[in-house]
Amino acid sequence: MKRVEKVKVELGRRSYEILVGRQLLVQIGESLATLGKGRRALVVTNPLVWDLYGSEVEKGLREAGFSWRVAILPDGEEYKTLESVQTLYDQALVAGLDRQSWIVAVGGGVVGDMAGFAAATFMRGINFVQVPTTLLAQVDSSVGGKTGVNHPKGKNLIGAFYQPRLVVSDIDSLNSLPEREWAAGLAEVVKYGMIWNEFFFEFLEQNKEGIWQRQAQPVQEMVKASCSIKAQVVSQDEQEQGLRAILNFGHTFGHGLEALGQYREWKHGEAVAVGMVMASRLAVRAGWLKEAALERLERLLTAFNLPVRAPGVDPEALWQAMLYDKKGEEGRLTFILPDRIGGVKIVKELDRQLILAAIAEVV
Ligand SMILES: NC(=O)c1ccc[n+]([C@@H]2O[C@H](COP(=O)([O-])OP(=O)(O)OC[C@H]3O[C@@H](n4cnc5c(N)ncnc54)[C@H](O)[C@@H]3O)[C@@H](O)[C@H]2O)c1
Ligand SMILES: O=C(O)C(=O)C[C@@H](O)[C@H](O)[C@H](O)COP(=O)(O)O
Ligand SMILES: [Zn+2]
Repeated sequence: MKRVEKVKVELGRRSYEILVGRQLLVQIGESLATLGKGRRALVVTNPLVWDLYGSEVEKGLREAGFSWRVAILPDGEEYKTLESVQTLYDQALVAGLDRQSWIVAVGGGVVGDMAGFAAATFMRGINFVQVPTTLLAQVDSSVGGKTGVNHPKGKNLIGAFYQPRLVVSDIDSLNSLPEREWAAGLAEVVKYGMIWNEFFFEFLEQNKEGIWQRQAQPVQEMVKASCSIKAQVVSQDEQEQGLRAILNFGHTFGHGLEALGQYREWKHGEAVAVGMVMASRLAVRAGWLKEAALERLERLLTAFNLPVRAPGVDPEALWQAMLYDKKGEEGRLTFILPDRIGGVKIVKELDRQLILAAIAEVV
């Protein structure tokens, strides 16, 4: 196993590398310094992550001659708001950031999405680096440049596409994640197998025990492969004009569940797991997907301790919450539906009753 692996996101002048490996946090300053920008930074994080990894990150910044300020955001999806981002602008000013400076996101997807949005908008855009510390953030949210915050009506309704200049994924940091967060990250990993590559899905099936036990070898391979799939999609369609929508498989339903639960009840990955089952159930009903493929998806999600049902959810209420999905056009929802393991299609015209029936089967 190599100590560091690299995945490139090819986006012309905005291309960047994702480093995946061990003992990378303490080298963060050195990695940034090679990019040749300023040496001033605002580090954005939360109390839990900073307690665990703050000293390593600070050592790395100090050794590379950086000066920095630390902005600590409250922990939780319910704080992924414009109010939280406002506090980052205040701190960026106190830190004396200029257009050569950095915003460094150290944490999970919540921290990364907000820090990225602050980086996109402060002084109309300053340098941004993602240092993801959850599995979900390493395999998904740190890559591809979607940044933003929630609105009470819907997920990520306010945001911008803004690419980081570097992503540093230290897989050692994943060892401190609670099991529920580990599982939540695995939902997005299973998503890549479903939308893109049956061999990757099989790899997950064959290595499910080692992955669940967080063995370094399969974990590093899984993180690298996930980033590589996401990089291929994003390189072809940075701003979701077409292909990139496939990364949203399970999210129309999942985001609806999250909003219904007021961003407290469901972890994003858990909602996506149930959302993928709902989308696949819909695909079975529409005649595109074999029941056996849906069963295989449910088995893998269950092996990773993810939910495959949403008991107590009212289908009509979920439908209403789904109407704020950003893929919708003129009041009509767009769905990403699998036609096999390893492939999906983008569907715009679907009967409301069919969708409600699929939801009803899964709740
Ligand atoms: N931008 C994108 O492309 C994209 C993609 C997927 C998800 N997202 C967003 O990401 C968010 C979910 O991210 P998440 O699952 O990382 O949740 P999160 O950021 O809330 O982190 C989950 C929990 O893990 C804790 N934590 C973080 N690192 C830890 C570590 N190493 N050890 C122990 N605990 C740690 C956090 O403090 C938090 O309590 C959602 O808001 C979702 O919408 C964005
Ligand atoms: O990067 C993407 O594109 C994705 O859709 C990845 C998703 O896993 C992620 O949850 C994303 O934030 C959802 O995007 P949204 O546009 O539906 O808010
Ligand atoms: Zn997601």
